[in-house]
Amino acid sequence: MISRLTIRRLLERHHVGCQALAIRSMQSQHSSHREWNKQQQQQHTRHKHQALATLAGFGAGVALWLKYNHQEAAAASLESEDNESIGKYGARRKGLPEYNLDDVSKHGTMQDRVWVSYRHGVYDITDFIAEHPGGDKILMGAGGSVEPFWTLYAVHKNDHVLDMFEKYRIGNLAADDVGASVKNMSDPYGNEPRRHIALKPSSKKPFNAEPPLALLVDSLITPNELFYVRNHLPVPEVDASTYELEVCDEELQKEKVFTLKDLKKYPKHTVTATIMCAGNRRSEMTQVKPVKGLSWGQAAIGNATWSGARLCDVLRDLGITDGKTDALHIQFEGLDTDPAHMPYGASIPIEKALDPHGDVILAYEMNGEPIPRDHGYPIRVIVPGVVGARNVKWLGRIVVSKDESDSHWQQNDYKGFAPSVDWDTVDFKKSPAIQELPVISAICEPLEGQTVGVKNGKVNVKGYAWSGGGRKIVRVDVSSDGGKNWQAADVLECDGARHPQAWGWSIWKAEIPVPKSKLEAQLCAKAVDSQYNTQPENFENIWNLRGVLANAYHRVNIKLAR
Ligand code: HEM
Repeated sequence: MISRLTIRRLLERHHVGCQALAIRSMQSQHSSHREWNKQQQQQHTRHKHQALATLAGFGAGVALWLKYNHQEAAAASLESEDNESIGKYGARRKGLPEYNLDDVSKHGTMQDRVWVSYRHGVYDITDFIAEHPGGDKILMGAGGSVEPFWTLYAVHKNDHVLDMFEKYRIGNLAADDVGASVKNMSDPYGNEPRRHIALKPSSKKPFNAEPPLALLVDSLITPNELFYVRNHLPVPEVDASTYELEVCDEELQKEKVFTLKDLKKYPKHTVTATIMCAGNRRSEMTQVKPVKGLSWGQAAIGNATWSGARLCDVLRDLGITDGKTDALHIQFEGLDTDPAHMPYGASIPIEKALDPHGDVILAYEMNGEPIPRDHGYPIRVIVPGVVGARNVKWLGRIVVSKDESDSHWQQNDYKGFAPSVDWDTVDFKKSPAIQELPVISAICEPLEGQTVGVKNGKVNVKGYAWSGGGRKIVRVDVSSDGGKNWQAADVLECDGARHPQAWGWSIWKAEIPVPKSKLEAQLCAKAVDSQYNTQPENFENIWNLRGVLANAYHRVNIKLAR
């Protein structure tokens, strides 16, 4: 039994020529670029006023607000710098043969060798396809222009990607065909939500950003506006009054569609849970050797209260309970889709979903408010203790299945590898998808390079610590001499935190003696969870090509003002 909804989605996905259709529909959905820019400017002005109120509400002062106000300008100039620098790529090059789009279209398969065009350039990317960090998605552009796709996956508009791409250059595109594929195409990111100016973007399209570290540990609960944002695609605009969540069991051939009102009829369950990106602290791992991925600092993590219906209650109503199903996985699909209508997707083991103590919820509230658009309005599945990537936002479909999600983000991303594995030798099938995250901590105050006042021979240090799988933080050790001597910090935990349901992080503080007569010190932090797991000493031994699971001791070098 397959519903109208499933049939519609399947048809959409496999419809011949769906890429062109999707792009055309994106074009018609959004207002012109100029209008969009104007709206953004107005939003920013309104936002400045809101920022003041929000920061004040969380105990940070006007001075701090002013400090972060400058980041808006910095971020804007970062974007224009990006644009200027990428202008040099795909330019016409003397001495290369000329091809038109018809010639390119004859190279849409591996057998014919795969060609693509970008601005004035034609490229043969056959030998790069197996190495592509974005997996098979690269084939969507085979035999045509990559530009409409890169408007969506703007991670490509970066020097490190374009430098590499230019190496596959084989020709110039005929002048008449240049820009044809993006003519009249408006920005698929033209309808993004407003964002707090304090968020520091590591990519703007899709929007990915983290709050300033010093604000992160102001309170145990991270304010919605300052919660890090990790998007893979444009934020969908979902109308709560017509929203439908489809839940189906592949094996039992059962399915049911829930409206938001239906989900709100279930007992409201509230959990305080930390969500962290698998790439949190990647920028530190990158210092050992470059990795491919967004350069996150230490704040791609946040802690909130989430309320909604328990997934196990919803599944029970479909007759799916422990022992009554052969299914092994629960797959989640978002309403955010790529040009081929493929949604963002992920899955979790069924045991976690059916466990009433696993606290997996179909959340409609974040910190007592409807979930903001950037965080999954109207429904986000919250899978406490599990990597952020499986906490799928804008949830559109749940599938009870014998198989894991076949999504790119489950199969070819968010996996760990040995330090020896590189892009020539990587086999994504050999590593399991990351679920529960390992123990981690970070120093949020003082910041790297900061000059810190020494009082009675001591400095104040503050940070967060968290472990996946509901493992409680039992201790945080802090050092001021690079890890030779340690002192236990005072740890403040979330209410009711107890193993194995300690889903929320802990904030810790320490007043630690610094070496006498020195003008510099290296602070270190490491946490210990309730299973006595602790953090590795350095990044060299845990380096991996995707830069995930970056949980080595956090080290911060400071100057001492005596
Ligand atoms: C239709 C064409 C293409 C599509 C749809 C596509 C899609 C993607 C996706 C989905 C990702 C993962 C982004 C994430 O982690 O969220 C990615 C990453 C990447 N792609 Fe592509 N890609 C295309 C063409 C190419 C080409 C032609 C090249 C270069 C020759 C390339 C190089 C890369 C690189 C280097 C990354 C990693 C970037 C980073 O994380 O810093 N892609 N791509």
